[in-house]
Amino acid sequence: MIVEYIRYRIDEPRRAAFEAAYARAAQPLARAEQCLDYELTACAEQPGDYVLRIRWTSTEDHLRGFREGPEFRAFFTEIEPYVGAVEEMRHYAPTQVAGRGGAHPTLYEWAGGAEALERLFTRFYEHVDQDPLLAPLFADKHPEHAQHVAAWLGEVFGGPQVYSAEHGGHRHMAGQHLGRGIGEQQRRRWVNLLLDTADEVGLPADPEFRAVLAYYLEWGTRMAVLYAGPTPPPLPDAPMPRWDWGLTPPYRG
Ligand code: HEM
Repeated sequence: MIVEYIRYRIDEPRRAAFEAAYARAAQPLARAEQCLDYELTACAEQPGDYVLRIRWTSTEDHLRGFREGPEFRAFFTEIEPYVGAVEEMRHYAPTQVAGRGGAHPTLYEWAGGAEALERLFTRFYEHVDQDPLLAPLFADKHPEHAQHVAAWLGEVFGGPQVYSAEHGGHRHMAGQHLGRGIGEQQRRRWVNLLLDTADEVGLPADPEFRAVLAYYLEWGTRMAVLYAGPTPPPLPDAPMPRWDWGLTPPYRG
């Protein structure tokens, strides 16, 4: 994902037409598969300064996919009269620093931090070792596998960047699943067992946290199956995934 910022300075007489043109241009933008979302904001302190933020799937997708694709003509026709008023038009990569505001704790903090996640995965892999469907897959696992997976989830849930600093990050993790031939039954057992273990070790059971945990586990295990399968996707060069509260901010009683 990449964020494009376009800054405009628009003279007073043209502002209403500019905003109307963008309202029309937003329609082809919304239809473009490369566009994740967009927002046009007007400066409160300096009337006439505008910032358009567009999240694209990638810079390449924007510059080739969108600009050479079917929606570009209708988009550009609307905004072309304002090209001369552009003051900046550049792409910015996301960093690990991102929040939702509202003083929300991270999922990592809410879960109970490193200690709670290590407790979860230590107990989980004890169960895995006894499970006829899963044990063979993990027979030769690294002696600190549970701690590594706890570090992974901690970072994904907004905790310290231990997995990317010490264990090889996203690419290494995905690569660990290559060629393992994980089946759907094994995937489902992995999820069920982890959720049961979350109950057993007393991870927070509130609906908001558990909804995000289940959302992440569905995504993560299905990705593991894809990497483990006969035609895995390319290993990601992307930063670690980052999960957040999404549509269900923490329950405040
Ligand atoms: C959300 C889902 C998953 C997460 C977060 C996850 C996480 C990880 C991580 C972080 C590693 C690398 C550990 C290291 O750096 O040493 C790993 C390896 C591995 N994973 Fe997963 N995994 C997931 C799903 C699955 C599933 C569904 C299976 C099989 C049913 C599986 C089987 C394995 C195996 C066999 C390894 C190699 C273990 C070793 O040799 O040490 N994973 N996983």
